Amino acid sequence: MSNGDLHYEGEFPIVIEGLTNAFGDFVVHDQLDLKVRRGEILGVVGGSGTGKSVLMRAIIGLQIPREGSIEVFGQRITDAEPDEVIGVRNRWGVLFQGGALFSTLTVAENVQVPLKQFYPELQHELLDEISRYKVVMTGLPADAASKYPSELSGGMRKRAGLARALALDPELLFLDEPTAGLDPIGAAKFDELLRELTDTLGLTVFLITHDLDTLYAICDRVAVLADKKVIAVGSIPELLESDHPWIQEYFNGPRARAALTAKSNADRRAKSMDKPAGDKA
Ligand SMILES: Nc1ncnc2c1ncn2[C@@H]1O[C@H](COP(=O)(O)OP(=O)(O)OP(=O)(O)O)[C@@H](O)[C@H]1O
Repeated sequence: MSNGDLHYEGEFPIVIEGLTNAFGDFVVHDQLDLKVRRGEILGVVGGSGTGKSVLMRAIIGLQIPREGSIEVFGQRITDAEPDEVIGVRNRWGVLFQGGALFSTLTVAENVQVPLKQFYPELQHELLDEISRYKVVMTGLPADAASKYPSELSGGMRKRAGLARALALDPELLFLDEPTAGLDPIGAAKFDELLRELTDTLGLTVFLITHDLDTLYAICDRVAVLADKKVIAVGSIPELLESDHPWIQEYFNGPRARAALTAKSNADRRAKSMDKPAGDKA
């Protein structure tokens, strides 16, 4: 399944220029630009309705833009015919808001959906083996593979959705609010898993989230959507230098300060655990 020899070597696996998305007269994005760096977790934030999901849908070809260009792995996907981009589409995985698992399929069968779609020649035994491997990789117990989504907790369903998103060994992962609805401990565990998988598998991640803890804990950079554009992109300290009112309110508000304190405490705990025994001063 690996795209080994195809692995993208460029600096920006996603390049968006002059993107305009609209529904009738309602313009969601107006001349939006964004570049996503290889190997980063890019958090995408913005007020409700600013077009985060529409942006993700445009990148994966589910929303036809009115204007502009989107390149993924150096290939222009806007205006391309579906069969021209098939070699790009099997290099990304998507976890939609809510998980969007097929309720009538087991977790393993859900994971096999993209495998069967892109590799119809795969034998049953191999499909079983790959799906079991993906399930365990996302921290689910092996017996979760034969369960139906309704038999899983919310956090387990998210992991199952992630297992399906990873089915094709993607280089690029799109996640739409993956920790929404999880309790803070479950959300923190999911964040940890995502950071670990990103680093070990060399993924690039486009992560839509409202979760400030996630932004502080695992995102390398954050892109802010407002005024129909990406108004800023950078690390959180870089964003704090912006005087845009939404950015100031979002990253300087009480919830952001609490998230920052939580992150500092977690870093301090991790550091003290790294110290050799007897060196806890
Ligand atoms: N298929 C559609 N037809 C018409 N309008 C749409 C459609 N899809 C999205 N929109 C509108 O586009 C705007 C952006 O929607 P989108 O779902 O991208 O927002 P969002 O930033 O992801 O919001 P949230 O944080 O609440 O999930 C919204 O006003 C939404 O109503």
